[in-house]
Amino acid sequence: MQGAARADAPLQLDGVGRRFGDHWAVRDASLTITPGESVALLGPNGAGKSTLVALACGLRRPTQGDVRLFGRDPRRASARRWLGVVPQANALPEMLRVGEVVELVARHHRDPVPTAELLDGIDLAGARRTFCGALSGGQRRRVMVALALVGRPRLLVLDEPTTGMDAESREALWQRLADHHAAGGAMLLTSHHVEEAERLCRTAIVLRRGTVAERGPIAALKQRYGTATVTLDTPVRPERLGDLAAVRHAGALGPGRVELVTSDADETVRALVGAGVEFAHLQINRASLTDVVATLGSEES
Ligand SMILES: Nc1ncnc2c1ncn2[C@@H]1O[C@H](COP(=O)(O)OP(=O)(O)OP(=O)(O)O)[C@@H](O)[C@H]1O
Repeated sequence: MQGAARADAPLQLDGVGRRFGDHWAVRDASLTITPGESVALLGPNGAGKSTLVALACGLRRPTQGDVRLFGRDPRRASARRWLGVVPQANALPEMLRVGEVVELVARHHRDPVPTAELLDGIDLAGARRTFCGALSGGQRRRVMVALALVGRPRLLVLDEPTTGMDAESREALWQRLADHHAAGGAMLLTSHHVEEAERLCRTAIVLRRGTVAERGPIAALKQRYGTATVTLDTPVRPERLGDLAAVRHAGALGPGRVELVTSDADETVRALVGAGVEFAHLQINRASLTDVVATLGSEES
């Protein structure tokens, strides 16, 4: 994901920063997205995700460092030839119909996806003749995605793409994005929806106050920074379980109910069985990506 300049990399950032007045929104960020790679850009509000996306797409000029989109400066139109972007805000001409907007953008591409096929793929076929001004929030979002996909991009940059979408539309969109990936397309996704990040990306970068706090395969990050809990009813005194895992919420959950905090729930259950601890109503909550972002993104970490 990181390394020497790669001419074939859809996106490469080297030591990139952006300052607004005295405030560095992004500082010394480096990342590479290789062909076909999908990367989730995560972090709490204000961590710098949208600023980094804007730098990647040439919408903002870096204060420091170098951004390369397909080996070129992203502020040049030719660099953006294979880029599809869904920005955080929806900007659509209210007085045009959905099909008209899509066709307008399609005319800028050599081999656009046919409008009917495109709209059908993201659950928008029925809205082709609807004026953009009359669309719901979730429909607007889907039109933005259609505009990003119409030119068959090799890199999709998506800033919170499913905001406002219902479960069915989100599922249709995820499927469409999975097709993009299966066809060899790369992706940079920012999302507060961890299920979305895990569904679409194998790798994550976590930002904290504008800097890269951590990066790596999502599974490895969860193992390293996530915490799992094992909750059980047991007649054994909580102090006696302290050797097996950290005990939390003993007593507060009700008489005899204990919560153990662990990095490996399976190992803790094996240890309980191995130690002959009597238990019932075992409940396991596995480490989540939400924990990872909370841990790495917090001011204290
Ligand atoms: N145009 C701007 N002028 C001044 N400060 C800005 C500007 N754009 C962003 N910032 C600041 O830069 C920091 C990073 O903002 P950014 O929008 O990139 O974060 P984010 O991670 O995308 O947040 P969110 O999850 O809320 O979308 C914030 O402190 C924000 O206030």
